[in-house]
Amino acid sequence: MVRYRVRGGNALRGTAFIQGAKNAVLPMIGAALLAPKGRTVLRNVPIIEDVCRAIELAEAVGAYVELHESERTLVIDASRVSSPVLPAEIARRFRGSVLFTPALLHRLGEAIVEGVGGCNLGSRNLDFHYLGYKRLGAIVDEGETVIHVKASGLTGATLYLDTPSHTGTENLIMAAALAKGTTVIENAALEPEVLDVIDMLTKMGARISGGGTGFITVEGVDELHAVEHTVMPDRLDAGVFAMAAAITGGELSLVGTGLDLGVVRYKLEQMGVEFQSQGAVLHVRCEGPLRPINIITDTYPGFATDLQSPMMTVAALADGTSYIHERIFDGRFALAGELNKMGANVEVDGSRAIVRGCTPLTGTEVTAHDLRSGIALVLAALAAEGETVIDSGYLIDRGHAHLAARMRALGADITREISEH
Ligand SMILES: CC(=O)N[C@H]1[C@@H](OP(=O)(O)OP(=O)(O)OC[C@H]2O[C@@H](n3ccc(=O)[nH]c3=O)[C@H](O)[C@@H]2O)O[C@H](CO)[C@@H](O)[C@@H]1O
Ligand SMILES: C=C(OP(=O)(O)O)C(=O)O
Repeated sequence: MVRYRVRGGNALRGTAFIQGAKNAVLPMIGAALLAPKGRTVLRNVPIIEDVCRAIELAEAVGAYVELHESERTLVIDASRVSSPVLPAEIARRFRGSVLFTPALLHRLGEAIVEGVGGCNLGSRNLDFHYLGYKRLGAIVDEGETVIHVKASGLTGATLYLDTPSHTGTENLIMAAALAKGTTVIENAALEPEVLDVIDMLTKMGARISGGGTGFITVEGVDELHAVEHTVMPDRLDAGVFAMAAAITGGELSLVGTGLDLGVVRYKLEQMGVEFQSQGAVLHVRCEGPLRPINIITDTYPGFATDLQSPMMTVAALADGTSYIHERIFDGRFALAGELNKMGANVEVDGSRAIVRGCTPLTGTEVTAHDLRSGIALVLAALAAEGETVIDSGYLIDRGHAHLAARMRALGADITREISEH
C-alpha cells in the first residue's frame, strides 16, 4: 500500500521539472512493437507505474526492454515478439494495455486481450476500436472477459468514430499503418499526444496525413522500422504544478520543452493566476484570492477531463460559486465526497458539480479513487490546515513521477510511505 502524507501551509516556490507525457509514451511503447527489427529508443520517459506495467506487458509478449531510469530512456527490441496474449494480471492494471493490440495483430495475426484496466471513471467502452478493426478486415470475438482479435492482413477502409476517442484514434492509426491501401479516420482525436504519436510513426516510415484536423488519412506501408523519439511534456503534470502554485500562493517556473497549457492557462488566468512565458520556461504565480470559475470538459482543444478533478480542488479554494460540467466520462466525480471530508462544499448532480468556496480545508484521511482524484487530493492537502493522509497512492504513481521528491524540492511537506496493508 502506498500512501502520501502531506502537511499543508507551505507555498511552493522554485523550478518544477515537468515529466514526459503518460498519454504519449504508452502508445509509443505499443508503436515500438510494430518494428520487427532494430531497437527503438524513447527519451524523456516518465518513470511512472503505467510505464512499468507497459514494460512488463511488452516483455510478456516477447520484447526485450531496457529502462535506463536516470536517463529517462527506454530501449525496446521487438524482434522476438512471439506471444499474442496480453495477460490479465498486467493488462488489467492500466488502460494503455489496449494500445498493444495493433502490433500483435500485425506481427502475429492475432491479439488476445485478457482485460484492459485504467481509471474507474464510469463506462469506458472500446466499441470504436473493435468496430474499426472489423472494418479493416479483422475478426473480433468479444467474450465475457477475453477479447480475441484475428486477422491474416488488414485492408484500408473508411472509419468513423462517434466521438474522437484518444486511444481509439491511436489504435486505428497503428492498425491502418501496415494495412493494404488507404484508410481514412473521420472524427479523429486532436490531442497533442496523438500528434506526437503520429510524429513517431511517421519517423518509423508510416504515411499519415491530416493529424490535428479530425480527418486522418493513412496510406499503408509494408514495414515500419525502429527509431529514436523524445516524448512530449505532460500537459497534465504541468497543469497540476501550475495549480499547486495557485492554491499555495506560490511562484513556480515550469520547465518542459514546448509547454502549452492552452485553455487550462486561460481558465486559471480568469481565476487570478498570473502566467508569463519566458522563452522555454513558463512562469506561474498567484498572490491574491482566487475567483470562481465555470468549467466544461471536452476533447482537445477543450478543457481536459483529466484536469477536471484538480480544478475542483482549486475551485473549492476560490471565493464564490464555481460550476463544473463533466462531458467526457459519466463517473468522474468521486473526488467530491473526499474533498467534502476535508471541509469543501461540493454538490454533485449527474454530470454537473457546484463548488461553493472558499471553505477552509482541514487535513484528514482520504482516499484516491483514481489517478486524477488522487493528485487533486494532494493539491487540497497542500492548502489544508494540518496533516492529510491519502490512501491508494499507487493510483497517483500511475501518472506522476517522483511526485513527493519533486514537490519537496519546491518546499512542500510531503512524504510517500509504503505499508504492508
Ligand atoms: C491512456 C490514455 O491516453 N488515456 C486517456 C484517454 O483515455 P481513452 O482513450 O480511454 O478515452 P476515450 O477518448 O477513448 O474515451 C472518451 C469517452 O468516449 C467513450 N468511448 C471511447 C471509445 C470507444 O470505443 N467507445 C466509447 O464510447 C468512453 O466511454 C468515454 O466516455 O483519453 C481520455 C479522454 O481524454 C483521458 O481521460 C485518458 O487519460
Ligand atoms: C483517465 C486517465 O488515465 P487512463 O486512461 O490511463 O486510465 C488519466 O490519466 O486521468
